[in-house]
Amino acid sequence: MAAPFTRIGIAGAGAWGTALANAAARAGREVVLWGRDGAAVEAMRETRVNTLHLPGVELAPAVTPTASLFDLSECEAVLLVVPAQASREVAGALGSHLARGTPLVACSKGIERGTSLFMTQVLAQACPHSPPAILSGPSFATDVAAGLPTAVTLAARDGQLAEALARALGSSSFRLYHSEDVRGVEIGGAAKNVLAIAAGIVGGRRLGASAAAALIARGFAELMRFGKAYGARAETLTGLSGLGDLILTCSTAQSRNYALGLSIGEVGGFHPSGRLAEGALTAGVLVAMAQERGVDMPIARAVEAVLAGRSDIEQAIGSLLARPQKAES
Ligand SMILES: NC(=O)C1=CN([C@@H]2O[C@H](COP(=O)(O)OP(=O)(O)OC[C@H]3O[C@@H](n4cnc5c(N)ncnc54)[C@H](OP(=O)(O)O)[C@@H]3O)[C@@H](O)[C@H]2O)C=CC1
Ligand SMILES: O=C(CO)COP(=O)(O)O
Repeated sequence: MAAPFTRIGIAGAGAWGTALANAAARAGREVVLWGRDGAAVEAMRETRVNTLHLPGVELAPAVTPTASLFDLSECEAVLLVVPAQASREVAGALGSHLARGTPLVACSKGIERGTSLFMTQVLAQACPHSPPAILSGPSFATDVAAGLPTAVTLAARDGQLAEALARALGSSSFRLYHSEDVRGVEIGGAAKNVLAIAAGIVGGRRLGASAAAALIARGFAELMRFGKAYGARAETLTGLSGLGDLILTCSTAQSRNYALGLSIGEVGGFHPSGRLAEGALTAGVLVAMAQERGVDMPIARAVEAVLAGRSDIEQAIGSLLARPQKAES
């Protein structure tokens, strides 16, 4: 059966939006790529490269950049690929342009500050006539854009919708698994970014490969506890969007969250670089939500305290090592 999604919209022309636009084109879709910056969009139309966010990658011929949200109105599904904290604003603006029932797929990784809502909850409020879905997993924009093999998960409450979207966007190099566990997929992506900052700090402080492995394993235990408390399925948390993305993001400075931790570890303090690091924005709300449900997340707490300037790195590491010895759980 032919996939029903002929024309895909991408709202957000950053690194990930541009990579996903090319991935959708590779899957045989017509793609409309919206960015808010008219001059940058014009340059993209002329040069066929997103010089600002994804340099060196040519846009596929099937991708049409635009600065007008109206141009997304003919799309049969729209991927929302702006930073998590901007998702409400852009989804709200999109609402009046999309046909009723057009699926809206969150591709950002974070939790909304102020409301403590996960991405699909934000979309459901801001754009109530669109069924929300979530796409997440271990996938760097540069890898996807280069056509390197990548696998992610796409979840929607309606399993048939998730399957149809996954089929429409997938290709031999960009493999999409489908799921109905929306909450599990969005929790993995949000929490791993915070833990990746901790992994970067371990790297920057040169604490060694053994400490790095311990950090990932104990960080994963925190992710599991949080996920279970908020209704995620265990098999999702151990899958691509949970453990898979945690391993990726905690392993390399290709990750902006890990790179932020690395610079904190090396320099000894938090100096914002201007690059998006979603974990720094989600740490506070993640820790508050954990506390609300009695979930112990000492690593996430330590990251939050360092970012907020309440703790220096030696104190944070010391407090983690000084925790009473206990049974592994
Ligand atoms: N990069 C990656 O490898 C991956 C990223 N992600 C997730 O995707 C999301 C986006 O990341 P990424 O694309 O890398 O980030 P970038 O920093 O590359 O791009 C962010 C984009 O969002 C736009 N933007 C920011 N604020 C607004 C707003 N208020 N309204 C409209 N547009 C806005 C920016 O526009 P402008 O240029 O005008 O500022 C820019 O085009 C994040 O949640 C990230 O975690 C997920 C998987 C992989
Ligand atoms: O989510 C990502 C890879 O799966 C990208 O990670 P960063 O945002 O840390 O670069």
